[in-house]
Amino acid sequence: MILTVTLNTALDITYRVRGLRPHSSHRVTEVAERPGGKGLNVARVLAALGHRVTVTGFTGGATGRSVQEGLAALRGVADALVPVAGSTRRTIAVVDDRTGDTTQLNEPGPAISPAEWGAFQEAYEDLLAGADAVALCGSLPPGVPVGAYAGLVRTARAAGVPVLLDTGGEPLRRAVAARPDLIKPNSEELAELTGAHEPLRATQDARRRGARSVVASLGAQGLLALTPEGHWRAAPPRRVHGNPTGAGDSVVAGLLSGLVERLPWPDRLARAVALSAATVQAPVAGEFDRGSYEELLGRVAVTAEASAA
Ligand SMILES: O=P(O)(O)OC[C@@]1(O)O[C@H](CO)[C@@H](O)[C@@H]1O
Repeated sequence: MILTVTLNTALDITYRVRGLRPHSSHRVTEVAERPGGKGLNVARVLAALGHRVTVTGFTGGATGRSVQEGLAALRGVADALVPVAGSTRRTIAVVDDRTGDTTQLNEPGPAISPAEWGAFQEAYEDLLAGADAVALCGSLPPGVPVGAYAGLVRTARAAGVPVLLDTGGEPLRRAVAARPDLIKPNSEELAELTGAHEPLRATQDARRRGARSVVASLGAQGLLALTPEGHWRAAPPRRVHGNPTGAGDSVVAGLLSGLVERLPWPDRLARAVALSAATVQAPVAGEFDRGSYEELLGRVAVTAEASAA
């Protein structure tokens, strides 16, 4: 079983509009609602690839019930969310049909009490006992300590479960020092963590800070991976257009599935790039266009990176 942790779960709402203009009102042409927050998107992609996944994090209120109803309808995803008094947040992606650009509005999430945080940590330790790998994904809701991910990384390592981390800012900085197996920052998160703006340098620096492997997502240029087994770049064969929300979560799903299937790194990276591009071509986060995934998979260019230290 693969465990994904989404402390700040969300009801993801995707609106499509014909031309988004600030200071004006819009007619929404299409609305989609899905269970969201990064780890839930990762779980949906993993389940579509045939993996057994358990999701944990917090759930509360009417939005939390909608998220759980959405999860119940999915094959291969077990719900181990921990109930809280507050309400699960909504995150809104507005897709402009004219330009293809997406604007994201993310609510902060419910306030988590110390007792709720304690209950989560107990549940997490129990779930790790049955996990082949764990992914810690997304922002922290108010009330959860900024060092939360550092603690969750240490617990996973103590349990001997490989841990992948996908977050940013201070929670990332603290957790990297706890030596996660893998982090997947984007360019901005990497620059914020290291102060370096050149991706190769920043990725090397992130490893020196404690991450065993770093896979940096560089948008349309694909991935840069520095690992103890080797260093690679992986790029899609062409630029894809669509809704990029959740593309990073599909990278995480590709890397995690490759890890538990013990694929060689170049195959993991090819899968992650193809899934990510196929997610951009799907209308909502956490889904991917299977036809384009299969078509892209064999055409991702994975090249060894000679200059990495
Ligand atoms: O606010 P966070 O936790 O950083 O990100 C939440 C979120 O924007 O990320 C996903 C895309 O990666 C969306 O589905 C989701 O709602």
